[in-house]
Amino acid sequence: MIIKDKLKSSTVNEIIEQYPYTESFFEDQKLAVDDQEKTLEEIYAGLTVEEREDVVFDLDQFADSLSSHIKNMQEFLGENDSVVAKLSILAGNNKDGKKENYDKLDIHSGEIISIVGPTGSGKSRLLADIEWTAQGDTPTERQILINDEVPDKKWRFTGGKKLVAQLSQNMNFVMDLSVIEFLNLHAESRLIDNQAEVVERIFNEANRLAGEQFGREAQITSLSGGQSRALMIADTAILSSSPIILIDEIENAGIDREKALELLVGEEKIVLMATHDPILALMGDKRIIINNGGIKNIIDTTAEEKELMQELKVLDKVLTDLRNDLRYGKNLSRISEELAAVKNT
Ligand SMILES: Nc1ncnc2c1ncn2[C@@H]1O[C@H](COP(=O)(O)OP(=O)(O)OP(=O)(O)O)[C@@H](O)[C@H]1O
Repeated sequence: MIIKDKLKSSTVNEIIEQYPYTESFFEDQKLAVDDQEKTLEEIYAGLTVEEREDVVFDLDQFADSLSSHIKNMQEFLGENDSVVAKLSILAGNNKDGKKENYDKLDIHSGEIISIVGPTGSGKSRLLADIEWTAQGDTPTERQILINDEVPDKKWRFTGGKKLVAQLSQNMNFVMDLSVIEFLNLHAESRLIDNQAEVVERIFNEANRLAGEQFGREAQITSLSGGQSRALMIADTAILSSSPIILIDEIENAGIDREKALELLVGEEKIVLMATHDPILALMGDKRIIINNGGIKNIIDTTAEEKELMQELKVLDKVLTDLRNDLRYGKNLSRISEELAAVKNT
């Protein structure tokens, strides 16, 4: 909360120090500030009638527009948000109009939740309900709460800051920019302090995720599908201020899925992903089972399943190696030999 009276009794230096973006506000307002050590009240008291005519006449109004400027900037920068510690999904109805098989699901920051179910069962619909912060106004009639409260409607509309960032299979760049130009442009729009450092980190992380490396000067339109997704995931994890990430099927994305998830949850975000892939599903702390448009069950990933995941990773590596051998024109050997080779490495 920005208290207007506090602004009035603060010196210009104090205000700029706390809210650096107000410097341009003072310039735009043509407020004659000869001494930045004076408070706004003192400055206003010293203005002649002519000088007052050049700026907002009344100190109260000036403090009002200064505080709304600060509020807008904080929102834009994602500074003003109460942290999303908890996202709750309250039960709605399945496709037959029957109540779902649970009452309330609480998801906490840093948790990964996978969503599984047959084709057409309603996985994407659930992600869409969260993105829309549904309040009984979608086909499922589910309700979404943030920190146990009905979220502000502003979350529904794209602004500088969104509640939810979406990552999907189809991500294409349309701008003609190099990787570094694109990252700098995005970082500039977020007005972060340590831009060069952040851009470098995103670039490095994206390359860690991508199957094939790409350079700083590569044109983003020329990146492969996997490289674009790697770039978008690293960019979303590090630069996006959205506390919730929704992922719709990244299985065939040609990226290191495990590293991608680690990067996303490392930033204390809530991650929900719809998937048909057992490795991805077991990476979740819980999985939501969807059937016929409704949540049928919510299962905690067991210790045994986490162990099984290690075996699945071996299988996955075998398949990846086979794919690569195929691509590079090699003859494929028996899988049992492949499996043994991986196990021995
Ligand atoms: N509870 C519901 N009530 C009414 N319609 C629903 C409900 N849940 C889902 N639907 C609708 O069913 C259709 C299929 O759902 P959706 O696309 O979410 O499935 P999916 O599980 O993501 O499928 P896929 O695995 O093929 O991507 C959509 O049109 C969706 O709006």
